[in-house]
Amino acid sequence: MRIEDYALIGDMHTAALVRRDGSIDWLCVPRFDSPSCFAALLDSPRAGRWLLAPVNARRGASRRYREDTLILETTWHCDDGSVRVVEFMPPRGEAPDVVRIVEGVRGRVEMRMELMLRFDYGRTVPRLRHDGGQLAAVAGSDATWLRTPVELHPDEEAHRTTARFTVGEGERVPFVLTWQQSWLPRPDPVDAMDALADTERSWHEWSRRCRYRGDDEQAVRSSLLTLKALTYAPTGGIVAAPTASLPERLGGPRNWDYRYCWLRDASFTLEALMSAGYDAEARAWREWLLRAVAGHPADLQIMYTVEGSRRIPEWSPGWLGGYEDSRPVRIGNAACAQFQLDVYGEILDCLHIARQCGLAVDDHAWDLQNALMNYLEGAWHRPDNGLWESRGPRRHFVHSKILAWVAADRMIRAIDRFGLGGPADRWRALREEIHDDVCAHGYDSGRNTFTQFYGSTNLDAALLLIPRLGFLPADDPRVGGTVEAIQRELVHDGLVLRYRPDEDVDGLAGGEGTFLACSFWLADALALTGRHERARRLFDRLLGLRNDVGLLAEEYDTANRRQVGNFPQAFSHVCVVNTATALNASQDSHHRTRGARTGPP
Ligand SMILES: OC[C@H]1O[C@H](O[C@H]2O[C@H](CO)[C@@H](O)[C@H](O)[C@H]2O)[C@H](O)[C@@H](O)[C@@H]1O
Repeated sequence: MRIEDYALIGDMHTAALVRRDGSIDWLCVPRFDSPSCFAALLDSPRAGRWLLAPVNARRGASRRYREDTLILETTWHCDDGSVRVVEFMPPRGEAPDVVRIVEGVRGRVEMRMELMLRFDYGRTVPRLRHDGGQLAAVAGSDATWLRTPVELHPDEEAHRTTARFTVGEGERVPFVLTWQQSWLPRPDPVDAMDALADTERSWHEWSRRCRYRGDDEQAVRSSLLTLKALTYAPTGGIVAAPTASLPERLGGPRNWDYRYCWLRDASFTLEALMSAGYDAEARAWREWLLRAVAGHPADLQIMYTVEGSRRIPEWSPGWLGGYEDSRPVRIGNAACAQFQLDVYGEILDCLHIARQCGLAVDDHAWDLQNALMNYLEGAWHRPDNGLWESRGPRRHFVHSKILAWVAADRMIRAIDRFGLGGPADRWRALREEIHDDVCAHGYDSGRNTFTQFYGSTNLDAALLLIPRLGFLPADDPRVGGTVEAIQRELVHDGLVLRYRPDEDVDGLAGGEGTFLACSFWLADALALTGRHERARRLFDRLLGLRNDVGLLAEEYDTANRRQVGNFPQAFSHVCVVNTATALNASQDSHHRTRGARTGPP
């Protein structure tokens, strides 16, 4: 199955991926980064999955989310009638539940269910038993309970449970799967229809707060919902994606675990949410940040777990074959120990935007920002791993230095605009020093373009952000030259590679797909440099890559016309929101300019 054949359901603690044919192939419980109970996504059904589908599903299913919710409806039209499966994860009470309701739409349809629970990324096979009308699957600390009126057939030898049943027009057959620690008593029954009503209500309440108005409203609302689903409700941490090890090239080794909170990705996500009026999320994330960063800024990590803990060891469950044989499968992420200079700028930019959006100044948060800036003053000239998390030698990445400039710039603005206390003149001098350094060492005057790192001729699509970040104005010839050079050298089949993969630079073998966020950034740069129609065309193409329920992975393989990389990816959905917003603004100025040109003198 292709990555785009999956839809997402989640309860803001964790999330599941549901395949178009009715199989839940990925679910980690109780938290995004917990071990899985279904991992067929990274192997085959033997790694755990839950199938619920018509026996004779000859024709393809159609899917949609109920408006402004993450409640998935899959409808099959079969020879014997039509049936719909409504599935979701209700807001978390005591324990995570997956609810699936089979609804007869027309005729009488024969259905089948197959439940294969495998804990610990497919490694551990649970013991099955019937207990009080429920099916219990227990192994070590994990237990799941399945409650349904349908007669279940546990198969002790194959360690799976199956069922066959029929559903007629107007009938509803519920299934509720609940995870809980194995030593706790049997969970209280969940009423599927009540849970459906609660879930719908809570998503609607959230969606009603959306203040985005403009073109592409549906796409923006759907991306905002996806971003919200990647938020860990108890702490305000945000994962980069709910999956691990979906490959950046089919069959390749660039497979990473994204179920953690990157300061960079979370800052971007917050900015997108805030632009649509979601201030409470910004407040929660600021609190998360204060707790996670804790002591000395030198100890800042570039990513944490959603709870804010620091240890994320990278390892490989060798028994998993990988998505379409893409190996190694990686769990955990060694990038957590990297030095990435850009994150300071991203945090300070995000907190500055939050203040502009009305988030009240908090003394602890301002103290933290001063501490980060003081640290950066002595660290910005050091080589780093860069935003692409190079596993090769550290370099003076130009994007990283630009973000150090952003950090100083936002501190100055905070002092000037909000009257906050701080050494504005010192930051002004530092801002100038960094600017001069970047323009002297990161710009290739012969080719009129900024480069990937000092002393190199490589390009980097992150440089498309220069005008948006305010490092140089959009009409500066060096910005125009960089956008043109990137279009010439990094655009592949109309989409953008983040850089030309080179083992000497990023330390990794194999190539990868075009990077969707960078392709959106090109659309932003085109809009900012006055090429509104080209930007619009690119944006429309990118929106066209979303799957049938509006989801985007991290990258796109243009040769195979497939989404690749972790899914759904926050970066990509952040960009749907940002580029739609940018195009609305550029359309207004485009019309004003055309009006001025064609109007009466
Ligand atoms: O390209 C190698 C690196 O790829 C991953 O990092 C990417 O994902 C991060 C989360 O979305 C994002 O913050 C980063 O900018 C991307 O390059 C992976 O997590 C790294 O371990 C790996 O070195």
